[in-house]
Amino acid sequence: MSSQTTTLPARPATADDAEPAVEVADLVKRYGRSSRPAVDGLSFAVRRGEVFGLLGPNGAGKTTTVGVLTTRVTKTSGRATVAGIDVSADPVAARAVLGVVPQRPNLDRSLDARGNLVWHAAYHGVPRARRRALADELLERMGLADKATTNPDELSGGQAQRLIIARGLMHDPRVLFLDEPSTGLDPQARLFVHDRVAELAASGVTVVLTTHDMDEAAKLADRVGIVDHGRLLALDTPSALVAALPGEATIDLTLTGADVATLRGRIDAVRGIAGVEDLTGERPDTHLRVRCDGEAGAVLAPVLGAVADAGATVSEVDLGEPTLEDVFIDLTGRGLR
Ligand SMILES: Nc1ncnc2c1ncn2[C@@H]1O[C@H](COP(=O)(O)OP(=O)(O)OP(=O)(O)O)[C@@H](O)[C@H]1O
Repeated sequence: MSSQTTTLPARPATADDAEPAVEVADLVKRYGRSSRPAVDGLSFAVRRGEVFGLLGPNGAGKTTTVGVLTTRVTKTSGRATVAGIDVSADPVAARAVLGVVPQRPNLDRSLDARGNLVWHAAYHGVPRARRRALADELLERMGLADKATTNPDELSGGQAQRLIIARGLMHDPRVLFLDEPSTGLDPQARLFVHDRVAELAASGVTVVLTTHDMDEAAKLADRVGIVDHGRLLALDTPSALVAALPGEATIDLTLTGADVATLRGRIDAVRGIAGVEDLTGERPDTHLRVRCDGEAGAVLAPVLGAVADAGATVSEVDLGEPTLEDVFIDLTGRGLR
């Protein structure tokens, strides 16, 4: 894979810089007769040039929110704007200023890589004389210069994803929506996509990405909105979200042989413990995450003592620092996955 990077020119400041690039207010989406809305009163605003991450587990309503913003899904109520344009009132104008990188690859297999880009540009009214040069420029930028005449079926997952990003940029959008941009990509392809996202933001394109990957959100996003059951639970910079958590370090314990409620009670009673979460999920072993007020090493011995007193056998101990996953656990009592 090619790893060249090109610096994009920054957009000149304009009068509408103070206006949010994306705004969602009391957005509700209810599919059919479903009793529970997929999006349940969501409100947030994204600044121009920002990388904004919507982080939440499967089914949280992220794709639906992006679907409304990109005019693919009809809202039930509320308001959604992109670059100041109401997406429901004027979907054609909205589509002219936004780009979409959908969760599922939807390249046209009857066209080669360049053909996909040129067709998209034609659809968006880019003058014929510009289309091919623009396509070649974006293929180059996405490390696909040698794939111009390749059929999408013959591209790797990472290459196809980069082609979809290139396609989303062909009409020079002001806001790019990326739905789970690196799901299914290998680490190298993922890194390449991450670099391109950072580069786009530096050039003034606003990026809204959805992910259930907390590392991706923490790395790429200037601010993160945490969503669950169609509702926004928290919104801030990744570091501020983590800093607001009680506890400075974590101890992950995998164990067997004792009642979880008893274990949690015993560990919670240890001096210097900020909280204990049960992350057992579907595994046979019990998995507890212990949050410590200070360094984990300082409380490790009494915590292991409390576990032994409860009659449990520990098979694994991991010391770490709180992450966005802990923010999610703190808010919902569940893990992200
Ligand atoms: N076309 C649809 N018809 C009916 N229900 C839908 C449709 N699309 C999504 N849903 C439901 O709406 C809820 C939110 O789904 P959505 O895809 O927006 O979540 P998500 O956070 O993007 O999840 P994922 O990370 O799995 O994509 C889920 O309960 C889902 O089953």
